Amino acid sequence: MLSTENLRKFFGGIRAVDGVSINCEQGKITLIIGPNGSGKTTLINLIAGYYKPDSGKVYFEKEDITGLPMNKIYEKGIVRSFQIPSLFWGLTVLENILVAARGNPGESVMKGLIRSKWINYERDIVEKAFGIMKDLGLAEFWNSSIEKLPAGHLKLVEIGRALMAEAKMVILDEPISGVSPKLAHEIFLYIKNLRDSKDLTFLVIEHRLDIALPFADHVYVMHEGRIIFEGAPSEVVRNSKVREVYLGG
Ligand SMILES: Nc1ncnc2c1ncn2[C@@H]1O[C@H](COP(=O)(O)OP(=O)(O)OP(=O)(O)O)[C@@H](O)[C@H]1O
Repeated sequence: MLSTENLRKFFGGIRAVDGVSINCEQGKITLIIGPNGSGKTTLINLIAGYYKPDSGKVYFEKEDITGLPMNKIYEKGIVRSFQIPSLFWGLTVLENILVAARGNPGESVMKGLIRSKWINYERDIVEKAFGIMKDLGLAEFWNSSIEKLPAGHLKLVEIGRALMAEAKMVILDEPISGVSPKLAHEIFLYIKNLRDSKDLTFLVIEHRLDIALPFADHVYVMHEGRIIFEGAPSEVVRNSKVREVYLGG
């Protein structure tokens, strides 16, 4: 569904991403791991249009999307989360999810004046938002202000926003950082359920291998801007190169 070909991004002398080619299959969870500073965030910033690559290509559903601006890539159906959740503070969980809905006819100046043009749409998206919150275990928090939620639930709201935006592919930057092991496990269970029930495609960056690995379909390991291993989750910890750079031998 998504692939990169020989992507490169240097910051001065730092080779943040240095010739990276990956492949994310439709309906699968692709996991990228690697030590701090290995280039994982830069790679997803290149995919999501936050940075333009120095060279190389990004393809989504066979279309060349290299260097497109973030909003265009979002319109194609690639939705990303950030290490620090980027939500609307002061709004409730429901409102945060509703804001991500696409195509509200009420946003048009003319149609906005005519209630019948948008009222059904508004009813539908509220219903859809409640369905999403139920799927993500957020229903009981629907009216809570975002700042009152624990860190793990904020990550779930971000996933909820991606679902509301009809994402085809969701890119998650450390979805369980700062989250208790129990909730971290639950978050990955929700991700797995969404993969299975909605055929959603995930690209996930994560540090905590113990929790993330059992849920991955395919794993890439990055080190100093390059992919040093690609394979099944069961092979990762047995690989000597990975043990050396990532697990300390
Ligand atoms: N905007 C930038 N300007 C200069 N250097 C940068 C910039 N962004 C990243 N880097 C450098 O590029 C390298 C890769 O950083 P990146 O954040 O992509 O790694 P990472 O694997 O995501 O690390 P972490 O797990 O700590 O988030 C690092 O050496 C980092 O300092």
